[in-house]
Amino acid sequence: MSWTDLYRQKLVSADEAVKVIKSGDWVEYGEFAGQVQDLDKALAKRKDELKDVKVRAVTRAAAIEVVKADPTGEHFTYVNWHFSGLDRKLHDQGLCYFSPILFREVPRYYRENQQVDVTMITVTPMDKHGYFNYGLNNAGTRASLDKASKIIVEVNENMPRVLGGNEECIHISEVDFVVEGSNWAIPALPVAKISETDEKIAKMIVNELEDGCCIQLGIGGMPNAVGKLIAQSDLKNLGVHTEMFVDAYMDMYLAGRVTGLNKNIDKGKMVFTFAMGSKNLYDFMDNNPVCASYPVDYTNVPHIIAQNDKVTSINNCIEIDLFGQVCSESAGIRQISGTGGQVDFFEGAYLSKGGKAFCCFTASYKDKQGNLKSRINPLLTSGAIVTTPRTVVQYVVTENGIVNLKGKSTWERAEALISLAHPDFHEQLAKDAEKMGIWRKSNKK
Ligand SMILES: CC(=O)SCCNC(=O)CCNC(=O)[C@H](O)C(C)(C)COP(=O)(O)OP(=O)(O)OC[C@H]1O[C@@H](n2cnc3c(N)ncnc32)[C@H](O)[C@@H]1OP(=O)(O)O
Ligand SMILES: CCCC(=O)O
Repeated sequence: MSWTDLYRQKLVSADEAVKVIKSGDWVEYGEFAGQVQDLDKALAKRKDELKDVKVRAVTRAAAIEVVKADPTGEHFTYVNWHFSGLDRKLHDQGLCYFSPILFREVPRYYRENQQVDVTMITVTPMDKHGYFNYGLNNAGTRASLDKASKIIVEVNENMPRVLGGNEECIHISEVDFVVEGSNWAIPALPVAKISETDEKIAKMIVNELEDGCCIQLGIGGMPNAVGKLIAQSDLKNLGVHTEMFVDAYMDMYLAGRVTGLNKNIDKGKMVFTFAMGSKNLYDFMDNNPVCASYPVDYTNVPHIIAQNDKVTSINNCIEIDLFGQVCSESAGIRQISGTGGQVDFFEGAYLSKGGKAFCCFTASYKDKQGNLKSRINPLLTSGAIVTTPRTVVQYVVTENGIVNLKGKSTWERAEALISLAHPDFHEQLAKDAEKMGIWRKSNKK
């Protein structure tokens, strides 16, 4: 039988495909901007027939119909590895649960710990060899497919065909059902606003970069600002080995900053595990051999990251305490995002020859009532999650400077971190450090 005949045999409507889901099942929705949408709508319609179906996703970029259909949570429970703005709002309303992860470990969680009954992913149309490409997402996809009892693919003609790397496609012979979807537009990431302070911080970081270094930019506005400035710099022969591929890498490449020629692994390739950005980015990635998609247990493993020299990791955080503990994922007990790959890349960059890991953020922010708040605090806000332990943190950057915490005592850390704080908070922070017993006696005079 030809691959096309097999395809026709497995082709069903979304309503037909989701009939395979039973009460009590765990259902995977795929990842990031490529999560299924037509299958989600079809599953939502089955609400009254089903009980206790768990749906798992990561950083959902489009509305989720099963949650809308069942605000009671009696029929569907929505679980997520890393919150988008949409997920965060659902969580605030008690409609979404969080699963803490070290991103590099996700494939192993699937293989060893997770129940997976049905995996549903969005794919490109099948090629002449019988393969569907996963497009923008790779991360834990293969592991969740391997563990699933049933596999449904939702074909979307708008999904770019993104080359591997490794583990970037699935063959028709492995699939149970094919659904030709409505070809919804792939969600694009809103363009993050770059403030003057972001730009000041970005300039300081760009001054620390060297020709030939290998870049990783974290999620959020600040790392994106750094990327935009790198594109406008005169840095040469940069490499890219990252977790998330965003517009800034395309800008750097098109500006001639990136050649990847100094990389020791994946020479000449921009390596990542998922992508989210503009429609332009998705067009750039389509069939582009300079882009290489890999699973996250390759991109995010510190000893693999460290095989490239001068790895420079640039990530953002929410707050830091005077011990140097970093919270990047919660505001007190309110879950904002997740650990994601922050620890993976901070460790990987530090292990790399000449590598540097930067944790960058504005020294202060205005809360929703307009009050000025410090992001450098004696202790983390009660309930805040430690994303990166103090032992792992290397460079800390605000608009007031850069410090390196590696090897520093508690009083040296307190002094260094206070020097980065907004001037309005210096005096109080020093008093607090003294009360906490991490202020040098000679500074008390
Ligand atoms: C992706 C890679 O390549 S690997 C590693 C990167 N991954 C990580 O670093 C994971 C953790 N980091 C993150 O999730 C992000 O970088 C963040 C959350 C720190 C910043 O992301 P941004 O998108 O720039 O955050 P943004 O400023 O839009 O704020 C997001 C939310 O946090 C809230 N927030 C931000 N800072 C604070 C703060 N200090 N106190 C309270 N709330 C805060 C904002 O109000 C907003 O909430 P809202 O949507 O209800 O208004
Ligand atoms: C889980 C992916 C997002 C991140 O690492 O921040």
